[in-house]
Parts: sequence; C-alpha cells; structure tokens
Amino acid sequence: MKLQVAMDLLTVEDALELAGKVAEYVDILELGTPLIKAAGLSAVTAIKEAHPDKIVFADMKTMDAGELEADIAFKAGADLITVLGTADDSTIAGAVKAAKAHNKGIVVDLIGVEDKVTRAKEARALGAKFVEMHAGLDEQAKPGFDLNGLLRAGAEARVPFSVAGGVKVATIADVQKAGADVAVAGGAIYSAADPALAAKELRDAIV
Ligand SMILES: O=C([C@H](O)CO)[C@H](O)[C@H](O)COP(=O)(O)O
Repeated sequence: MKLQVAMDLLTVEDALELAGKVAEYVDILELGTPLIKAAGLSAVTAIKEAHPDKIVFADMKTMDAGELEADIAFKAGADLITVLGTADDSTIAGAVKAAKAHNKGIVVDLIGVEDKVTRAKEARALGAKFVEMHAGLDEQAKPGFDLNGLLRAGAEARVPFSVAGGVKVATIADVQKAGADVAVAGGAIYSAADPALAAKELRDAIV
C-alpha cells in the first residue's frame, strides 16, 4: 500500500517545506484543493520540479469541464488529478481522455456520494485509475463520523481504491487490511509537531 500526504496548506513555500520534510516517507505528494485554490497550478509545477521522483497528485476536485481542467493540471506537472464522483459521466470521460493523452491518471473522488460502491464501479468502467473513498474535513467533524464505512465500501467495490478521511497511525493498519491501494493522510502529518516523524510512523505502520 502506498502512502500519500495531503498538503492542505495555503502557500507554495509551506508546501515545499512540508514536502521536503516528508518526501522520503511517502510515495505520493498531494497538492490539496485549498492549496491549488490559493496558489494556483504553479504550486503543482513547483512541487514536481522539487520532487521529480514522486507521484504528484493535484486534488482538483473537478466537477465540470473535465478534459480542460485535467489538461491544464497535467501540463502543470501533475501525475494524478481528482474528478468528483458526483460529476456527470461525460466529465469523468473527458478527464480520462486528457489523462490518456498525457499518459497520466484520473482518480475519482467519492466525497459526498451516497452509494460509493456503485459509483466506484462506474468510475472504474469510465477509465479511472482508482477511486478515493473519501470523507472530507467537514464530514469528519460531524458527530459519529466513522472511518469504517469507507473501508467497508472499498472492500465491497472490488476496484482499486484509496482512503482519505483523517487516516492516522491508529487506523492505517485497518486501511491496509481493507485492501486499499493508497492511504491518504493530511492533518495527521501537516498538523503534527514533527511532520517527518508523523510520516515515518505512518510508513512504519504499513506492513
Ligand atoms: O481532500 C481533502 C479535503 O477535502 C480537503 O481538501 C483532504 O486532503 C483529505 O481529507 C485528507 O486529509 P485528512 O482527512 O486531514 O487526512
């Protein structure tokens, strides 16, 4: 299972600093949606130039104009980008078309999708490299939030998937047991007093 750090920061400088600290422990460097909105796609270029050996993931959360948004993100240096599972099939198909043209990949983010199992299968049939079983920061903050629902959906869908939803050292082994291909950790790393140590502990918890 790969480890992905989600850098939900607001400046390129902060993202470069964090990436510099944690890159040795992670496989995928994610430019979070807030970072891309605050700094633009030049943030993607800066991270790819600093870490050409890492998979660079642009969390675009594209909802429309799939081919266009994917194209500009791939041109900026992204290896993977997200399209929302709530988008129309034609948006996902358009993004997949751009990914094929650049020899890159589309991840369909299932944030806010009620029936994640069905949509995961549909997304895969449309050409997604994998789907993201995702509970966003707002959903995580609701009382009673439980990561296990995402893990069950991932195991049931039987397609390649990542899990994002406040993954931490205490839960990453469960993510792996559920069969995830990628564990995503944002706050558990960027909010830690020592992000490098936090990333190392997550890496060490993967067997
Ligand atoms: O995608 C995310 C969220 O929608 C804000 O952009 C997060 O990067 C994702 O949830 C992973 O972060 P944590 O949940 O803090 O691990």
